[in-house]
Amino acid sequence: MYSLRERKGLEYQEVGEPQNDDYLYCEKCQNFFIDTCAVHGAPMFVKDSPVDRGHPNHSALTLPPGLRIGPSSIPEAGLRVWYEVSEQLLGLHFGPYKGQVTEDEAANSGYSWLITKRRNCYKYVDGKDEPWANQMRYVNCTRDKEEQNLVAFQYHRQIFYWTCRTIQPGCELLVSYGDNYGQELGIKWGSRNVEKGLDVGFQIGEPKPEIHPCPSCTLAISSQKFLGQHTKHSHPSPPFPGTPERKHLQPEDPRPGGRRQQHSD
Ligand SMILES: C[S@@+](CC[C@H](N)C(=O)[O-])C[C@H]1O[C@@H](n2cnc3c(N)ncnc32)[C@H](O)[C@@H]1O
Repeated sequence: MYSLRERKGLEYQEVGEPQNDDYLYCEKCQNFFIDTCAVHGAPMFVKDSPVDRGHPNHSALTLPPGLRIGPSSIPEAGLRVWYEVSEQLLGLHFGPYKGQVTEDEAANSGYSWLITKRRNCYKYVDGKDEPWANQMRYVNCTRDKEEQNLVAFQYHRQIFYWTCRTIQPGCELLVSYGDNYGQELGIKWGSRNVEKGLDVGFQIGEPKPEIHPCPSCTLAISSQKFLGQHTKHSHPSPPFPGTPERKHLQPEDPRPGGRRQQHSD
Protein backbone atom coordinates (compact mmCIF):
# COMPACT_ATOMS: atom_id res chain seq x y z
CA MET A 1 0.00 0.00 0.00
CA TYR A 2 1.08 3.46 -0.73
CA SER A 3 0.45 6.26 1.67
CA LEU A 4 -0.48 9.47 -0.05
CA ARG A 5 1.99 12.06 1.06
CA GLU A 6 0.92 15.62 1.25
CA ARG A 7 2.42 17.42 -1.69
CA LYS A 8 3.76 20.93 -1.42
CA GLY A 9 1.92 23.23 -3.80
CA LEU A 10 4.11 24.19 -6.70
CA GLU A 11 4.44 27.88 -7.28
CA TYR A 12 4.98 28.79 -10.87
CA GLN A 13 4.05 31.41 -13.42
CA GLU A 14 2.85 30.47 -16.85
CA VAL A 15 5.00 32.34 -19.28
CA GLY A 16 3.29 32.41 -22.65
CA GLU A 17 5.23 32.32 -25.88
CA PRO A 18 5.57 35.86 -27.24
CA GLN A 19 3.13 36.54 -30.08
CA ASN A 20 4.48 37.82 -33.38
CA ASP A 21 3.12 41.26 -32.67
CA ASP A 22 4.84 41.52 -29.29
CA TYR A 23 8.10 42.26 -31.04
CA LEU A 24 9.42 45.67 -31.96
CA TYR A 25 12.20 46.59 -34.32
CA CYS A 26 15.28 48.68 -33.64
CA GLU A 27 16.48 50.24 -36.85
CA LYS A 28 19.89 51.03 -35.41
CA CYS A 29 20.53 47.46 -34.27
CA GLN A 30 18.44 46.04 -37.14
CA ASN A 31 16.99 43.58 -34.71
CA PHE A 32 13.72 42.77 -32.99
CA PHE A 33 13.18 43.19 -29.29
CA ILE A 34 10.41 43.09 -26.71
CA ASP A 35 9.51 46.36 -24.94
CA THR A 36 12.93 47.98 -24.80
CA CYS A 37 16.00 47.72 -27.00
CA ALA A 38 18.90 46.69 -24.79
CA VAL A 39 21.19 49.19 -26.54
CA HIS A 40 18.94 52.11 -27.53
CA GLY A 41 16.22 51.98 -24.89
CA ALA A 42 12.49 52.38 -25.28
CA PRO A 43 11.12 53.85 -28.51
CA MET A 44 9.06 57.05 -28.45
CA PHE A 45 5.29 56.93 -28.91
CA VAL A 46 3.36 60.11 -29.73
CA LYS A 47 -0.05 60.21 -28.12
CA ASP A 48 -3.10 61.64 -29.83
CA SER A 49 -4.46 64.89 -28.42
CA PRO A 50 -7.25 63.96 -26.02
CA VAL A 51 -10.77 64.51 -27.34
CA ASP A 52 -14.13 63.11 -26.24
CA ARG A 53 -15.12 60.19 -28.46
CA GLY A 54 -18.15 60.81 -30.59
CA HIS A 55 -17.42 64.49 -31.26
CA PRO A 56 -18.18 65.08 -34.96
CA ASN A 57 -14.65 66.39 -35.49
CA HIS A 58 -13.02 63.78 -33.25
CA SER A 59 -10.51 62.48 -35.79
CA ALA A 60 -9.07 65.85 -36.75
CA LEU A 61 -8.95 67.09 -33.18
CA THR A 62 -6.83 64.14 -32.07
CA LEU A 63 -3.95 65.46 -34.16
CA PRO A 64 -0.83 65.76 -32.00
CA PRO A 65 0.75 69.23 -31.83
CA GLY A 66 3.02 69.92 -34.79
CA LEU A 67 0.88 68.05 -37.31
CA ARG A 68 -1.81 69.56 -39.53
CA ILE A 69 -4.62 68.33 -41.73
CA GLY A 70 -5.22 69.99 -45.09
CA PRO A 71 -5.82 69.28 -48.76
CA SER A 72 -3.31 66.86 -50.24
CA SER A 73 -1.28 67.84 -53.23
CA ILE A 74 -1.58 64.26 -54.50
CA PRO A 75 -4.25 64.40 -57.22
CA GLU A 76 -7.65 63.20 -56.01
CA ALA A 77 -6.30 62.07 -52.66
CA GLY A 78 -8.52 64.36 -50.57
CA LEU A 79 -7.10 65.46 -47.25
CA ARG A 80 -3.66 64.68 -45.90
CA VAL A 81 -1.60 65.00 -42.72
CA TRP A 82 1.50 67.18 -42.90
CA TYR A 83 4.19 68.26 -40.52
CA GLU A 84 4.37 72.00 -39.93
CA VAL A 85 7.13 72.82 -37.47
CA SER A 86 10.80 73.52 -37.97
CA GLU A 87 12.48 70.48 -36.43
CA GLN A 88 12.80 67.16 -38.21
CA LEU A 89 10.84 64.15 -37.05
CA LEU A 90 12.49 60.78 -36.60
CA GLY A 91 12.24 57.74 -34.38
CA LEU A 92 8.60 58.29 -33.45
CA HIS A 93 5.57 56.02 -33.34
CA PHE A 94 1.99 57.19 -33.84
CA GLY A 95 -1.03 55.26 -32.75
CA PRO A 96 -2.90 53.16 -32.21
CA TYR A 97 -5.11 53.62 -35.26
CA LYS A 98 -8.65 54.16 -33.97
CA GLY A 99 -11.93 53.14 -35.50
CA GLN A 100 -14.75 50.70 -35.28
CA VAL A 101 -13.52 47.17 -34.80
CA THR A 102 -15.31 44.45 -36.71
CA GLU A 103 -14.73 40.88 -37.80
CA ASP A 104 -16.87 41.47 -40.85
CA GLU A 105 -14.73 41.09 -43.93
CA ALA A 106 -17.06 43.45 -45.72
CA ALA A 107 -15.50 46.36 -43.83
CA ASN A 108 -14.23 47.87 -47.02
CA SER A 109 -14.35 51.58 -46.56
CA GLY A 110 -10.90 52.56 -47.72
CA TYR A 111 -10.06 53.34 -44.09
CA SER A 112 -9.87 49.87 -42.57
CA TRP A 113 -6.75 48.01 -41.54
CA LEU A 114 -6.50 44.28 -41.32
CA ILE A 115 -5.33 42.93 -37.96
CA THR A 116 -4.19 39.35 -37.58
CA LYS A 117 -5.47 37.80 -34.36
CA ARG A 118 -3.96 34.39 -34.97
CA ARG A 119 -3.40 32.11 -37.94
CA ASN A 120 -6.22 32.71 -40.46
CA CYS A 121 -8.17 34.78 -37.95
CA TYR A 122 -8.56 38.49 -38.56
CA LYS A 123 -10.36 41.59 -37.45
CA TYR A 124 -10.62 45.01 -39.02
CA VAL A 125 -10.29 48.48 -37.56
CA ASP A 126 -12.29 50.85 -39.72
CA GLY A 127 -11.56 54.56 -39.41
CA LYS A 128 -14.25 55.66 -41.86
CA ASP A 129 -16.45 57.40 -39.31
CA GLU A 130 -14.74 60.52 -38.05
CA PRO A 131 -16.37 60.58 -34.58
CA TRP A 132 -14.83 57.16 -33.80
CA ALA A 133 -11.51 57.37 -35.62
CA ASN A 134 -8.35 59.40 -35.08
CA GLN A 135 -5.99 61.55 -37.10
CA MET A 136 -4.26 58.50 -38.59
CA ARG A 137 -7.24 58.02 -40.91
CA TYR A 138 -6.07 61.08 -42.88
CA VAL A 139 -2.64 59.68 -43.73
CA ASN A 140 -2.44 59.00 -47.45
CA CYS A 141 -0.73 56.21 -49.34
CA THR A 142 2.78 56.63 -50.65
CA ARG A 143 3.36 56.38 -54.40
CA ASP A 144 6.94 55.15 -54.22
CA LYS A 145 9.64 54.12 -51.76
CA GLU A 146 11.31 57.53 -51.85
CA GLU A 147 8.37 59.50 -50.54
CA GLN A 148 7.34 56.91 -47.93
CA ASN A 149 8.13 58.18 -44.44
CA LEU A 150 5.86 55.99 -42.28
CA VAL A 151 5.55 52.25 -41.92
CA ALA A 152 2.36 50.73 -40.54
CA PHE A 153 2.83 47.77 -38.22
CA GLN A 154 0.80 45.62 -35.89
CA TYR A 155 1.69 45.74 -32.22
CA HIS A 156 -0.39 44.11 -29.49
CA ARG A 157 -3.36 43.66 -31.88
CA GLN A 158 -3.36 47.30 -32.90
CA ILE A 159 -1.99 49.31 -35.81
CA PHE A 160 0.77 51.89 -35.31
CA TYR A 161 2.82 54.01 -37.73
CA TRP A 162 6.51 54.61 -37.20
CA THR A 163 8.75 57.12 -38.90
CA CYS A 164 11.00 55.07 -41.15
CA ARG A 165 12.85 58.16 -42.40
CA THR A 166 13.38 61.73 -41.33
CA ILE A 167 10.31 63.86 -41.92
CA GLN A 168 11.23 67.39 -42.96
CA PRO A 169 9.05 70.35 -42.00
CA GLY A 170 6.34 70.86 -44.62
CA CYS A 171 6.25 67.22 -45.69
CA GLU A 172 3.14 65.12 -46.00
CA LEU A 173 3.05 61.95 -43.88
CA LEU A 174 2.80 58.96 -46.22
CA VAL A 175 2.44 55.30 -45.38
CA SER A 176 2.21 52.21 -47.57
CA TYR A 177 -1.24 50.65 -47.51
CA GLY A 178 0.19 47.40 -48.90
CA ASP A 179 0.52 46.47 -52.56
CA ASN A 180 -2.93 44.98 -53.08
CA TYR A 181 -4.80 47.80 -51.47
CA GLY A 182 -2.79 50.45 -53.27
CA GLN A 183 -3.52 48.80 -56.61
CA GLU A 184 -7.20 48.54 -55.84
CA LEU A 185 -7.23 52.22 -55.09
CA GLY A 186 -5.68 52.86 -58.44
CA ILE A 187 -2.54 54.24 -56.78
CA LYS A 188 0.21 53.54 -59.24
CA TRP A 189 3.50 52.69 -57.58
CA GLY A 190 6.04 55.12 -59.05
CA SER A 191 3.35 57.52 -60.31
CA ARG A 192 5.22 60.45 -58.81
CA ASN A 193 7.27 61.73 -61.73
CA VAL A 194 10.30 63.32 -60.14
CA GLU A 195 12.59 63.34 -63.19
CA LYS A 196 10.23 65.38 -65.33
CA GLY A 197 9.71 67.90 -62.55
CA LEU A 198 6.10 66.82 -62.15
CA ASP A 199 6.43 65.81 -58.53
CA VAL A 200 3.22 66.88 -56.89
CA GLY A 201 4.37 65.83 -53.42
CA PHE A 202 4.46 68.85 -51.13
CA GLN A 203 8.05 69.51 -50.15
CA ILE A 204 9.59 72.53 -48.55
CA GLY A 205 10.56 75.20 -51.07
CA GLU A 206 7.90 74.09 -53.56
CA PRO A 207 4.71 76.01 -54.33
CA LYS A 208 2.23 75.18 -51.61
CA PRO A 209 -1.48 74.65 -52.07
CA GLU A 210 -3.73 77.42 -50.72
CA ILE A 211 -4.23 76.73 -47.01
CA HIS A 212 -6.32 78.58 -44.43
CA PRO A 213 -5.60 77.17 -40.96
CA CYS A 214 -8.56 77.09 -38.61
CA PRO A 215 -7.70 79.12 -35.48
CA SER A 216 -9.81 76.81 -33.30
CA CYS A 217 -8.68 73.33 -34.36
CA THR A 218 -6.05 71.51 -36.36
CA LEU A 219 -7.86 71.61 -39.72
CA ALA A 220 -6.54 73.67 -42.59
CA ILE A 221 -9.10 74.49 -45.26
CA SER A 222 -8.47 75.18 -48.93
CA SER A 223 -10.57 78.34 -49.22
CA GLN A 224 -11.53 81.24 -46.98
CA LYS A 225 -15.20 80.61 -47.78
CA PHE A 226 -15.05 76.97 -46.62
CA LEU A 227 -13.10 78.02 -43.54
CA GLY A 228 -16.00 80.33 -42.66
CA GLN A 229 -18.50 77.49 -43.09
CA HIS A 230 -16.34 75.11 -41.08
CA THR A 231 -15.98 77.63 -38.22
CA LYS A 232 -19.73 78.27 -38.14
CA HIS A 233 -20.53 74.54 -38.10
CA SER A 234 -17.77 73.16 -35.90
CA HIS A 235 -16.87 76.01 -33.55
CA PRO A 236 -19.94 77.91 -32.48
CA SER A 237 -18.53 80.14 -29.76
CA PRO A 238 -17.05 79.32 -27.30
CA PRO A 239 -14.63 77.10 -29.28
CA PHE A 240 -14.61 73.39 -28.58
CA PRO A 241 -12.72 72.91 -25.30
CA GLY A 242 -10.65 69.96 -26.56
CA THR A 243 -8.80 72.16 -29.03
CA PRO A 244 -5.18 71.02 -28.94
CA GLU A 245 -2.37 73.45 -28.42
CA ARG A 246 -0.06 73.93 -31.37
CA LYS A 247 3.38 73.11 -30.01
CA HIS A 248 6.20 70.96 -31.20
CA LEU A 249 5.70 67.24 -30.94
CA GLN A 250 6.07 66.00 -27.42
CA PRO A 251 6.38 62.25 -27.20
CA GLU A 252 4.72 61.16 -24.01
CA ASP A 253 4.49 57.45 -23.84
CA PRO A 254 7.91 56.00 -24.58
CA ARG A 255 7.25 52.49 -25.83
CA PRO A 256 8.46 50.60 -28.87
CA GLY A 257 7.38 49.98 -32.49
CA GLY A 258 7.98 47.48 -35.25
CA ARG A 259 6.96 45.99 -38.55
CA ARG A 260 4.92 46.59 -41.66
CA GLN A 261 1.33 45.37 -41.76
CA GLN A 262 -1.16 44.88 -44.56
CA HIS A 263 -3.97 47.30 -45.20
CA SER A 264 -7.30 45.55 -45.47
CA ASP A 265 -9.74 45.75 -48.37
C1 LIG B 1 -7.15 56.32 -45.25
S1 LIG B 1 -7.85 57.44 -46.37
C2 LIG B 1 -6.69 58.75 -46.41
C3 LIG B 1 -7.35 60.08 -46.12
C4 LIG B 1 -8.13 60.67 -47.25
N1 LIG B 1 -7.21 61.37 -48.14
C5 LIG B 1 -9.21 61.62 -46.78
O1 LIG B 1 -9.29 62.73 -47.28
O2 LIG B 1 -9.99 61.25 -45.92
C6 LIG B 1 -7.62 56.55 -47.84
C7 LIG B 1 -8.24 57.23 -49.03
O3 LIG B 1 -7.47 58.37 -49.43
C8 LIG B 1 -7.29 58.40 -50.85
N2 LIG B 1 -5.85 58.24 -51.12
C9 LIG B 1 -4.89 57.94 -50.22
N3 LIG B 1 -3.68 57.93 -50.80
C10 LIG B 1 -3.87 58.23 -52.09
C11 LIG B 1 -3.00 58.38 -53.20
N4 LIG B 1 -1.67 58.22 -53.11
N5 LIG B 1 -3.54 58.68 -54.40
C12 LIG B 1 -4.88 58.87 -54.53
N6 LIG B 1 -5.76 58.74 -53.51
C13 LIG B 1 -5.26 58.43 -52.30
C14 LIG B 1 -8.11 57.26 -51.40
O4 LIG B 1 -9.37 57.78 -51.74
C15 LIG B 1 -8.25 56.31 -50.22
O5 LIG B 1 -9.41 55.55 -50.27
